[in-house]
Amino acid sequence: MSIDIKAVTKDYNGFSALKAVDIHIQNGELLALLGPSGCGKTTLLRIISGLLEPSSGEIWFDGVDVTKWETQKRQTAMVFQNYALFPHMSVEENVGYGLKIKRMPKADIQKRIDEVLEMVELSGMNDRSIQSLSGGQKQRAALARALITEPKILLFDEPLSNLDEKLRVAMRQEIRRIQQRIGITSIYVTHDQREAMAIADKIAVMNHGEILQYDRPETVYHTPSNAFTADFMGHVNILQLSHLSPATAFYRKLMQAHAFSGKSHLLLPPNEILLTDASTAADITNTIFATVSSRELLGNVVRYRLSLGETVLYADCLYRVSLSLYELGQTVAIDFSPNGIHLF
Ligand SMILES: Nc1ncnc2c1ncn2[C@@H]1O[C@H](COP(=O)(O)OP(=O)(O)OP(=O)(O)O)[C@@H](O)[C@H]1O
Repeated sequence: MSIDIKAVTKDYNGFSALKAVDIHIQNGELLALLGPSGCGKTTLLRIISGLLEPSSGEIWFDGVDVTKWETQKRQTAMVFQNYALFPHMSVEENVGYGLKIKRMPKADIQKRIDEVLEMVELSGMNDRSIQSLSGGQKQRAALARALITEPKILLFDEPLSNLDEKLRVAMRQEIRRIQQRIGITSIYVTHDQREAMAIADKIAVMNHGEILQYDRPETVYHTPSNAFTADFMGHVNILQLSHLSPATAFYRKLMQAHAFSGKSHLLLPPNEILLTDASTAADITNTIFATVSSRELLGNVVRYRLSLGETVLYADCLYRVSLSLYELGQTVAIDFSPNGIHLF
């Protein structure tokens, strides 16, 4: 089912939580709604599910205006961070609850329970109490309970925030696998940019109730359209063009490669920067010199903090046992390919 969010706003007593949000999600796509705490992610999810009315704007499913439809009719299902499971019930009772209240025949319910438990790899856990499950198993049970009613749309509200890092990575792959297998249109709220990139067909970056960029994960990551997105996607080396000093070799090199007009920032990822020993530089006038002001070992990469006068840049070098590291205070020469720069 496709979703169209058309100029949706939400005001809470004069506070504007959503400001004219427009998004189109194709049938079967998973959209990650990515943004910091308080940016309006949950508000938007609740409006899509029908739990909350927008102040203005419309929600369309498959070309039909559902803005006035009540929650049940919309056939969405939510998966929450805190699982929202009934603690005193067994796995089976929790998962089958949605069908029981629809008064479906017992035998049919049992069949569906077993099907969805298999789908989330909880087969045979029917009679276990919810309290006895691990965090990951609870989230699987919550997902099974959402899937059993055969919703047309799945809405995930930070589903993995309560799990430790390793389990989060495993569970997000699991959610993606199940989502693709069923081909269900999904919206996945998260404030973790790695989770969004790993799981989504499209990412919508939100801040202060506005969608700042909406595109494929690789596009949002490699070519952010604004400084907030660049920063939120985890980038360093986001430089404001007006803060660069024109009388430097660095600036000349940037100018040769790119037209600055209409742009305010540049992004030069640390892995695009090549460092060499300054003493080997042949063309002194055009060499970009920098001083190592700190360094950090990040697993197989060494991240150097470099000072180029007022400008600070980070450069990543692959760590090899056979290579010696640059020392603090050492002068190095930096180079980069013009293609490695993104201006916005
Ligand atoms: N019922 C309400 N009355 C007034 N303000 C509200 C209400 N619900 C939400 N807000 C405000 O609207 C803004 C968006 O809230 P929302 O819960 O959608 O954010 P979020 O992005 O989901 O945040 P988080 O990641 O912390 O859950 C916040 O500033 C919040 O304080």
